[in-house]
Amino acid sequence: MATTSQTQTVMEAEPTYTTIMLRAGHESVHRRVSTTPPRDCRPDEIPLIDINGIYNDAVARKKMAAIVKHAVERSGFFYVKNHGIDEEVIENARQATIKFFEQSAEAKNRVSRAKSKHFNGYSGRGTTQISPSESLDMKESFMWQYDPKFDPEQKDAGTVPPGVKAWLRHEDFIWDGTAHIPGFQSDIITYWQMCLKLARSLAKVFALCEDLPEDYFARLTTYPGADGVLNYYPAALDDKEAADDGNDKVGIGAHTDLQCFTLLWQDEVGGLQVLNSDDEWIKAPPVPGTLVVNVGDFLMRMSNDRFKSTVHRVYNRAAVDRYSMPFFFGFNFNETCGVLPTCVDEAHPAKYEPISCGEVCLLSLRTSLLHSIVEEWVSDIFFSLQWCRSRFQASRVDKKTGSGEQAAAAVTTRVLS
Ligand SMILES: O=C(O)CCC(=O)C(=O)O
Ligand SMILES: [Fe+2]
Repeated sequence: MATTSQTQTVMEAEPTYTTIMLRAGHESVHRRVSTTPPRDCRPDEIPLIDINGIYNDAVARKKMAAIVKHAVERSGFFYVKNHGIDEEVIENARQATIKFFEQSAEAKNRVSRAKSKHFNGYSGRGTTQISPSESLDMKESFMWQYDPKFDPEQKDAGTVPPGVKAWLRHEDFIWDGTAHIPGFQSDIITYWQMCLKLARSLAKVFALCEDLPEDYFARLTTYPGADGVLNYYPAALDDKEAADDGNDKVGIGAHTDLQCFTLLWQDEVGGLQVLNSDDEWIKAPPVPGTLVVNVGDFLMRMSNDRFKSTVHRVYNRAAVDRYSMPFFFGFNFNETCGVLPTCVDEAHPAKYEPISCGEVCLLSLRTSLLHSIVEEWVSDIFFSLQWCRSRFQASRVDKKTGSGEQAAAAVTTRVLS
């Protein structure tokens, strides 16, 4: 019997792209991005890795290194479970975070970042713009930096080497100005201490990923970059805003993290998006009991671009507030580091000159600060100039190396040709 074919020819729509701009050191780079709405990530894109045994089992660390290596050479992002940070510690820090942001603007501004010499403290909604081609960042944040007196590996204040001291960026006014919130400092610092302990153990795993002895980074993490941040992303204003995918109010715009790697606790609301190597935004939804780990620019440099520092951003489209607590881990700010010996050979010469984590952070933070101070029109001119310039640097625009590009451009003057 003759049948009519029920097969329908599905015409796949050609993906369309736009271009976004990313800050990288003291310049900006372009990145092609699909306009297709974000979809959930697949487990092969952002895997969930069990790190049980990371603190005390060298064999387990070796095994997890093989899996971590696979993830960081591809998306640069993975989830970890059995990470050893107690749920109670996380819950206490979350409650402390909510209490802080619930305060009046006046109370929060007592610890304003404007009073800091080093970017510590509170920054309000719309006071930063991490991506020049997206909106102001619609989040509020509270930030603090490594302080040896809180280090769980006890440090004697009298023995901090002068080279290290020159790079320490902690300030007590943020704790003095929050002392009225019961338990705030101790809950936040306890969480930070557990992140620091986990990060030092993960640094061993990253060394193994690079075919180095697991303690290779130990001397670089005695007084490390260990920035704690509390983020508050207010609920979408109304249904229209929540539903409108074209709305450009980003929680934190597209960026890469600066240091070696980031540990991120995010609540159950969702909103984190990661730019994959096909230039599509994929969602990294909350997974209970896990932290998200992602590689930063500095580790990418040291790995000669083997490990990917991947672009990400946050939109809170939900009708409820979102909170997150990232922890940014880097090497001692005074230590100048070159590309790792296991990441260079005749076919792959070092792409970068040695630099310290401290210098990289300073450059980038200064650039962001400049942009938060100057008016929007300056940003527009900057964007236009960069766009014109990009027409003459087609190779950079066309290159589809994904996240690598902006890290490669970071601190351009230092990049080897
Ligand atoms: O809030 C988040 O989920 C991510 C925040 C982030 O990417 C950052 O602070 O660098
Ligand atoms: Fe980030």
